[in-house]
Amino acid sequence: MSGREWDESDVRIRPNKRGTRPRTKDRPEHRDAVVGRIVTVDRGRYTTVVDEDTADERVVIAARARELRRTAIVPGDEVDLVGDVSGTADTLARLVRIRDRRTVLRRSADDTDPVERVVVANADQLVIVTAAARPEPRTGFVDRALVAAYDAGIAPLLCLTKADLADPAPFLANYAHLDLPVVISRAGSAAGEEDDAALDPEAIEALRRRLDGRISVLIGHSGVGKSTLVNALSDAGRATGTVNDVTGRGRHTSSSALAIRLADGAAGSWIIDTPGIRSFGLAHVSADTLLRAFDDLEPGAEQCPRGCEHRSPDDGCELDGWVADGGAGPAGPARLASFRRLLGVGADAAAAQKELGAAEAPGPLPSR
Ligand SMILES: Nc1nc2c(ncn2[C@@H]2O[C@H](COP(=O)(O)OP(=O)(O)OP(=O)(O)O)[C@@H](O)[C@H]2O)c(=O)[nH]1
Ligand SMILES: [Zn+2]
Repeated sequence: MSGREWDESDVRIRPNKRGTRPRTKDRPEHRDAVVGRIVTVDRGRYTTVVDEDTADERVVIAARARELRRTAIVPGDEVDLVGDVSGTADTLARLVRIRDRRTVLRRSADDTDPVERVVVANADQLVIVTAAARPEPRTGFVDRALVAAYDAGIAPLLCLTKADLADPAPFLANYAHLDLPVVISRAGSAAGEEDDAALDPEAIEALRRRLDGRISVLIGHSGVGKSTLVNALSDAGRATGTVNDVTGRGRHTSSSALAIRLADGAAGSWIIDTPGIRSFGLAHVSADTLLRAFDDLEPGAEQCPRGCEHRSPDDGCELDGWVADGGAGPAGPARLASFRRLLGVGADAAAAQKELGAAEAPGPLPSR
């Protein structure tokens, strides 16, 4: 008997040393993939919007393909869907790929979870919501949120609520030297009682204009008036209502983030509400990354020693001298003070991360 001949199937089963060849049977299918935007995630079911902002826009529920089982898929993500993408009741599409993300926002490690995790993808703007009173505003929270935004390349916006209860000016003075847009919101004429605060329409319109055409993440402590804002800004008839129908859950019963349509917004206007996030993952933020958000100060660091952490002239940091010589203009000293305050926030985060004993936690603010 002669030895058998090689054929194509033999070639195919030879082990691929690098193991990178995609499974051929998946490929033709993936060519037909449609793009969905993740709206929310609940127990392994991904609620997406397909054909966004077209007449065919629909909600499609998907389960992820096996090969994605270790990957975080979060609200704001754009994903490829195959299989039944009709969106009809009781159908399930298959999520086969996550598209490249423009930005990611991470929440911090905490007692229940020692790992920083991505919570929102592709956001353009981080809306930091804080109240002028009840609860009292805190710079610590706002500072940490600012560092997270600067690090992620997401534009921050400070939204101060409940201005009918207290003058927001003293708190805002803390941020006077940051290039930080501010929107002030208050209860309208029916103010006084905290229940069912009807917000001042002008304030809402000012905020709405800021959100128009962008993907914005709202973040804030409990009770600052975040839901009141979202209700005033959202169009409950669109994605929100449908999501509640398909997941059978109300917005506040889930701790995962949820993308909601901005009412009367341009295409691509989303508000991402984040009931679960109390703090941000900042352990990886370096002094140089943060400095990039202060482009008026950045040239002053050119003469700094290599690896400078920009903390103090005692360590050779050149920023102080440069600012004193007017390098960053009249606001330079105040800007440097603001930068140093935020730098402290980052360092604290790195230390906290270490205390939690996370594997390979970086030291305090390594430079790059
Ligand atoms: N006086 C006044 N009260 C407000 C204003 N905005 C919201 N409130 C009230 O503040 C309380 C808390 O508002 P929510 O919108 O539930 O706050 P939240 O940030 O969503 O809080 P959680 O749902 O716990 O996350 C409610 O009783 C609102 O009616 C405001 O501008 N002025
Ligand atoms: Zn320096």
